[in-house]
Amino acid sequence: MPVQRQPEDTPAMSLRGLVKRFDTRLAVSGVSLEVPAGSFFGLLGPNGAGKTTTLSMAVGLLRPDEGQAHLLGYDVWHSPAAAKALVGVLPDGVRMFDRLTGPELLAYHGLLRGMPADIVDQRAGDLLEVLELGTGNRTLVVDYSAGMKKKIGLACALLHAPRLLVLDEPFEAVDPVSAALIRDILQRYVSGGGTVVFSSHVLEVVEQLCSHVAIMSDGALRMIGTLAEVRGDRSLQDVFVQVVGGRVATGSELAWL
Ligand SMILES: Nc1ncnc2c1ncn2[C@@H]1O[C@H](COP(=O)(O)OP(=O)(O)OP(=O)(O)O)[C@@H](O)[C@H]1O
Repeated sequence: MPVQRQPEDTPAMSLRGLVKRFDTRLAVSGVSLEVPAGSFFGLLGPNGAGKTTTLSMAVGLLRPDEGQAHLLGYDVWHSPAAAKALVGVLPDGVRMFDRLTGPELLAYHGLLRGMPADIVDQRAGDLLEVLELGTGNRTLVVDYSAGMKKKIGLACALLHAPRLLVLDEPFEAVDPVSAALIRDILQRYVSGGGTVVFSSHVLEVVEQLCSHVAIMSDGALRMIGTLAEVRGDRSLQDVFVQVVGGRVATGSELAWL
């Protein structure tokens, strides 16, 4: 399907009233947000807040019970091919075709997206080298370490040079050197006009990178705005703990330990 040009001020991501239930459990209870094009958007929240469920609905991996998701102006559930052509996704917990080597997995992704084989080869080589995964590495992805799996997943998301990247916990399990590398790649991508939406528990990284932040808990957005608006004159950590209602240790817990 030909991709039509969208107006310049079209949000990179627009979510309206997304709801998801798992049996009787309300995992996401009506999330609406807009991510301006060109922003670096961090989605924060404690374990089980609903971040993965929200991002999965946003990118067309999990059908919402209610609500709509638009990516760069395309309804992801009504025009999935047009939306997905412009987006790179690093999902959390979705099985990769991991009985392939890294170079094979990238070739598979690129050819599935209809990219010419020589461009796939060249970009796959670049990505494997930059992410230090080894261009000639014959290890199957299933045998990669957790951090290497994250990096090959990121390489798959970047391969077709998307305009929007949606990354679920891209810094989880990666070593500090790789984390710095990924930060650098993402910063350059945003400077070049791309948009990044990512979830994370690493508040220092979010504070360093993000132009916009949202905090979720119990399936709902509790706070959203530019980093400066959300943080005010406090640290992001203080705001986060206050917003999600963190408990304070009294010293009497686990006295038996
Ligand atoms: N497939 C599923 N079936 C049943 N319940 C689910 C499923 N996926 C998520 N949930 C529930 O939905 C809620 C939100 O989960 P989700 O994975 O979206 O949270 P999260 O914010 O990404 O958490 P974390 O930071 O721990 O990754 C949790 O209570 C979780 O147990």
